[in-house]
Amino acid sequence: MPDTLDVTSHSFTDCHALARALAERIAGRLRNAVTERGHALLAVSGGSTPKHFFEALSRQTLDWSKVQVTLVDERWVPESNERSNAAMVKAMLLQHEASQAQFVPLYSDAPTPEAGLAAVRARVASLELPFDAVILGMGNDGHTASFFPEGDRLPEALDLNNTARVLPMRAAGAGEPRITFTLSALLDTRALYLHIEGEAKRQLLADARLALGEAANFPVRSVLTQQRVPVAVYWCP
Ligand SMILES: O=C1O[C@H](COP(=O)(O)O)[C@@H](O)[C@H](O)[C@H]1O
Repeated sequence: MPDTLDVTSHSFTDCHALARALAERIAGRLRNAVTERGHALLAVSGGSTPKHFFEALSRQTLDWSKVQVTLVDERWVPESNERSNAAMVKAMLLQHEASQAQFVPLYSDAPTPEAGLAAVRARVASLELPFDAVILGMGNDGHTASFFPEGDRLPEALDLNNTARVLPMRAAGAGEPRITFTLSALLDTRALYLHIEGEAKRQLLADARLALGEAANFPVRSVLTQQRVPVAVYWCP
């Protein structure tokens, strides 16, 4: 086990160059997984950042019928809601070549994530971990997946000894109740990426790495300081 952080940085001049490079990297991993194991498992983030990347990935040629795609976290809203991460994944990623991929959602139509937890747990229990790739994003408040500052179940979600794959999460800054893969589940991956865009997030991540000021307590630090899997940071202005 390494005793230093294993974080590599990949910087691009613009979001389209980043999207192309990350899409090629992920597609390569998915192709290898299909060749070597007959199937592939990918976990992606929601929010606004991944849209160009999803569009680029959706056009990559590979046997998408052997690929399962899930989300690292979800807002507890139906797909008809514009805040639904699933709706964004379906609109931007599960198109073109990738339309044959199997999507595994984290939302059920129960009224709350707590009420829907058993159903979602049963669904994600069928996923054959490790993931082939996990792509995290990061909010301006230093959250990643739905690991929000002041999240009601944040300690449980970040506990590397927690064997639960998913947990509900509620936080003042979250907008709506959430469901999220736990950190230990997300680190059960062959490759881990953190995709961020913009100068503010670059600075925030740098501060989080150095444990400076408020950023010292940001949840994304738990990804940067863990020693289970190297992190590749993809950034553009
Ligand atoms: O709410 C969420 O936000 C983060 C970051 O989103 P962005 O819009 O700033 O890119 C995202 O990674 C997460 O999956 C999502 O649920």
